[in-house]
Amino acid sequence: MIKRNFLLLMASGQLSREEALECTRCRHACHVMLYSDTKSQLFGKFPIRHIILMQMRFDGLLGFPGGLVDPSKETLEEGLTRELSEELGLPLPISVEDHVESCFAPPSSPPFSSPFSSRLMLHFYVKKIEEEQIREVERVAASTATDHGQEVLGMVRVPLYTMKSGGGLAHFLSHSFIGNARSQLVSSLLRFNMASLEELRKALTRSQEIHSQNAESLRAALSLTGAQRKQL
Ligand SMILES: O=c1[nH]cnc2c1ncn2[C@H]1C[C@H](O)[C@@H](COP(=O)(O)OP(=O)(O)O)O1
Repeated sequence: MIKRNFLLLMASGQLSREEALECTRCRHACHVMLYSDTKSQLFGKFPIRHIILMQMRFDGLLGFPGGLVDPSKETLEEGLTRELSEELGLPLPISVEDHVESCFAPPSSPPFSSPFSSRLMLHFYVKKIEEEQIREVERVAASTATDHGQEVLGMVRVPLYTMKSGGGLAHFLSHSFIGNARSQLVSSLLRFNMASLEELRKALTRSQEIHSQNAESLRAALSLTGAQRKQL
């Protein structure tokens, strides 16, 4: 059983932190999912359960806070802590114990990277903090963080609930994410028991449907710009 799990892990492309650091010719990027538990409810009836922070990046994609780190100059965790102070505006030390997974970035990441740039190794961390700390991060990130309004357009929370209308997690998952950020989110929700396998399967299936509907509405919006051009 252990061997089977190990083989599955290898097939999934996951590397240990140490294995990943052996790639000295790679660029390394570290990102973190910060979360807290909460008892609050949306509209007084949908339990929010956990506050999970992601961000709207400068390129319009959703991702986690973090960035590029040069392991020859600093440890991965020092680099990630430095990136967090720029993006979130306050010290939030990340340690080796918060490391969850490392892997090569998918070939399409980032979307417009040059075929000549060296391979990108992604290191992912998850850190649980208090609800009050999460609220403080949101306040400071939007007011004093140096990257606010530049590299980071805003912090966003991940809705874990599903409303009668279907609104919630499925819509969130249907947005566009940088690199493997969507997989990082989904696997962390499972790993830390924040959503069940069944909930995630349902939400992701619904996300695929929403995606096809979005394609329709994009076609409609595009045809609108065509009509406007003719009028000019
Ligand atoms: O959240 C993420 N999950 C996985 N990969 C990511 C995430 N955010 C970015 N990336 C990839 C793609 C980026 O080009 C590199 C570098 O990250 P970034 O945060 O853009 O780094 P800098 O701010 O430029 O240092 O990682």
